[in-house]
Amino acid sequence: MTADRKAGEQFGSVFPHLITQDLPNLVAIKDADFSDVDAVFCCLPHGTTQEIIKGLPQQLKIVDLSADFRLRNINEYAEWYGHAHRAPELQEEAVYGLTEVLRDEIRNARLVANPGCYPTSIQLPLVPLIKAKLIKLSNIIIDAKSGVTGAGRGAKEANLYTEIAEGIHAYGIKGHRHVPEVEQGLSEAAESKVTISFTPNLICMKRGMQSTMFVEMAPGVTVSDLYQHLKSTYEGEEFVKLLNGSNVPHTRHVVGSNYCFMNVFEDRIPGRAIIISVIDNLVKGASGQAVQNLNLMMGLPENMGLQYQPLFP
Ligand SMILES: NC(=O)C1=CN([C@@H]2O[C@H](COP(=O)(O)OP(=O)(O)OC[C@H]3O[C@@H](n4cnc5c(N)ncnc54)[C@H](OP(=O)(O)O)[C@@H]3O)[C@@H](O)[C@H]2O)C=CC1
Ligand SMILES: CC(=O)N[C@@H](CCC(=O)OP(=O)(O)O)C(=O)O
Repeated sequence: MTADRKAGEQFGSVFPHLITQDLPNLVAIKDADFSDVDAVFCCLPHGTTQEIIKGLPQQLKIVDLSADFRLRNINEYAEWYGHAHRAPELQEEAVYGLTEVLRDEIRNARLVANPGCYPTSIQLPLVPLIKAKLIKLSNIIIDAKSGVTGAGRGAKEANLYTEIAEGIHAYGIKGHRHVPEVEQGLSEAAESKVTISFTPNLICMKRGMQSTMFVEMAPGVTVSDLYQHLKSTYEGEEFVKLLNGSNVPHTRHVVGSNYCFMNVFEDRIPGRAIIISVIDNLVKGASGQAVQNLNLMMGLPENMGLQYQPLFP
């Protein structure tokens, strides 16, 4: 475990819930001993992995949780992240880590770009439907809501309890940096350019994320066709579940787990459907999917370390 400002501190003082574990003190990256390390998770602010990665041993397998290697087009990266990409050659090597969609590529990768939380919750339902040409590529509208942990642990006035308690507000309305990430995945599935309308919302809960997707079905396609296709796509998957009948996905039913629950509903407007997916933004939307990816890269059982059930209530 490395740190920056907290380097040198005891593990249990930084993460008091793990005080019973006999873990070494946090160290600065420059002082870390990589001699006996096979793989690392980089959980650094955007732009930082690009800097430190060149100083890491070449043979290390890396799952990067930041956005540094998610966008294949480095010009698009520069546009959304405000600086030129600092490791374009590694960007070419990186594999996008949406596990259920790109499993074979991830298995053989050295560097995996773990997806963002919103893009995970959106692409898991939409990529199979687009690949099967069951929905139209225009008029995809997504309304998403995230718990506050999505903003990280850094103190920001806008995220103080008194600013957000018992409320919800939209942000990133003019454009959120997850838009190009989602459009990249959907466009690859469609083999043509897909654009989306996307509005994220900050909701006063610690963990959890819901994406509600309003789509137009291809001519002759029914909601039952969408349901059956998602059902068969995710039939054997341990972590992606299509709920039965009219059961509505709740964030409360996935929090603390690596599950994505989803379902498909009729819209009142003929020809349209509403798809809802939920994840824990910190697990399937971040660290759980990262562990799933590293398991694949290391040839371990994909569910290793992830077989725990959601915390309820
Ligand atoms: N929160 C979420 O829902 C999701 C987050 N992510 C991504 O995961 C990453 C981490 O997120 P999160 O844990 O929430 O962020 P935090 O801001 O809470 O943590 C950032 C960590 O990086 C360390 N750090 C900061 N600057 C440096 C540096 N220059 N060199 C070395 N270490 C540094 C910090 O150490 P110290 O505290 O000691 O300074 C801290 O441990 C981000 O890239 C984020 O985009 C991905 C998906 C979901
Ligand atoms: C609530 C909140 O602020 N959420 C973050 C997304 C967090 C996340 O998981 O995405 P990254 O991995 O790309 O950081 C945001 O909107 O920027």
